[in-house]
Amino acid sequence: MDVIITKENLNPYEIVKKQIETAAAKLGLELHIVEVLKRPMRVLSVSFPVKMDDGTIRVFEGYRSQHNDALGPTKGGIRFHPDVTLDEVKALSMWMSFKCGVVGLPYGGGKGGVVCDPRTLSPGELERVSRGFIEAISQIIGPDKDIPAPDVYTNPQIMGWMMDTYSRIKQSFSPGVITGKPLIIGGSKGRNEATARGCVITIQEAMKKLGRPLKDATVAIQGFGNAGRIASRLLSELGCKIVAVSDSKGAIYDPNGLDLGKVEYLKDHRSLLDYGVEYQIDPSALLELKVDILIPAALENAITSNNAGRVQAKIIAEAANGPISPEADRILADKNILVIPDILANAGGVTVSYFEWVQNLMNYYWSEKEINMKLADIMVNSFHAVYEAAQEYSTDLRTAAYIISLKRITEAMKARGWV
Ligand SMILES: NC(=O)C1=CN([C@@H]2O[C@H](COP(=O)(O)OP(=O)(O)OC[C@H]3O[C@@H](n4cnc5c(N)ncnc54)[C@H](O)[C@@H]3O)[C@@H](O)[C@H]2O)C=CC1
Ligand SMILES: O=C(O)CCC(=O)C(=O)O
Repeated sequence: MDVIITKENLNPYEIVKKQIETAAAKLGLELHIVEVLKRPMRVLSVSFPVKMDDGTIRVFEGYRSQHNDALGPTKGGIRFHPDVTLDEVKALSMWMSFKCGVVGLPYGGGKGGVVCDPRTLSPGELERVSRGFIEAISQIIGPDKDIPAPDVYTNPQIMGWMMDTYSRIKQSFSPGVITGKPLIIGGSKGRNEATARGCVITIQEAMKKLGRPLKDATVAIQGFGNAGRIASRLLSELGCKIVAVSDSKGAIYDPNGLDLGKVEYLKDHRSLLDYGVEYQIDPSALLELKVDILIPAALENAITSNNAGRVQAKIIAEAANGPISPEADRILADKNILVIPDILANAGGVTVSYFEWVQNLMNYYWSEKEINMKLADIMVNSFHAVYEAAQEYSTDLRTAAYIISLKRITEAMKARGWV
């Protein structure tokens, strides 16, 4: 079979600029405002030495990008991945701005990344990389400046080390500098599940709009980490049939529904692929399965012009950031596939991070029930606001979500006299 090479520019920074331009044109936004929003206001590139277990010193590189702080301090996760690039981190920080805008949080967007593969680091090395990075960016973060959080291959323990490092530098206990922490040091109940929970709420609302029942709906999920794994659990509790999941090692598929208990056990103790050789499929085939709901929950550019034509799902909920390219968006729209865009679908994570930060600032903590109710309220209202904006502007949900955000950020910039 011939391999078709995409001609699209899949650089995430170019993609987010295109998305901004598309929404700004629909909204009739002044060009100078678009120019301000097409670049991050501040980017810090760092390198720092880390002593490895064998006594050698390795130099790690990382970035922190702060896109726009008109609405409040910047906020967004830190990614540890070998493929991290400056352009990717810039794009991720911009998506964070529009995400916070669409769900109405008093934040701008930030994001960080360290070029490393945590799967090859010992626990001690991972801790030293985490502490080294936060020390390197400590001057530009803070509870009222820029508040990091977890992202790909980072977790609550890493957030704990980072909070501790920052608190030592400031010589003051500063839980509000970072979210996604372990509960015992100021983490929030519900944060671990929040990204998936928010995503599932948007899927529930979208299915209602399409008049389709969730019960027995078939689901394929790419990526079985914080977002994908918990989404599979929550959707299965709602009666959906999870037929396929994948991680960085491969994909498994059972048209009759996977045994999720077994899948989770294998993920924790062995490998998803041990589910059985007869269930293994090519990871790219997972995206093309005939399912009701497809959830890309891994990395950017999972669906591009190369494979969008073969996607058969009815709804795609972008738990990941940037999994669908602009060209793929057009192809999916032509096929009448409803895409719930990342800046809405995965906004549950930053929403509960906001709750965590508020609790840290108050030093008063809410119950999980309270958190989940507040989250549901924001996600349902935001979904409907985006859906209605899509109708008002005759556009897709992504552009509609950007329009809502662009309006908020622009209003804040004008109120502050910037533009
Ligand atoms: N953790 C959070 O709160 C939030 C995460 N996101 C986004 O969700 C996506 C996933 O993040 P997390 O679940 O937090 O990361 P994670 O580190 O918990 O899990 C990532 C998962 O993706 C898998 N993966 C990596 N490369 C893959 C590939 N090529 N094909 C299939 N699977 C692959 C890994 O094996 C792992 O199962 C990212 O795009 C992230 O930016 C978005 C909002 C919030
Ligand atoms: O929880 C947060 O502050 C941000 C999470 C994140 O990185 C994201 O939404 O992409």
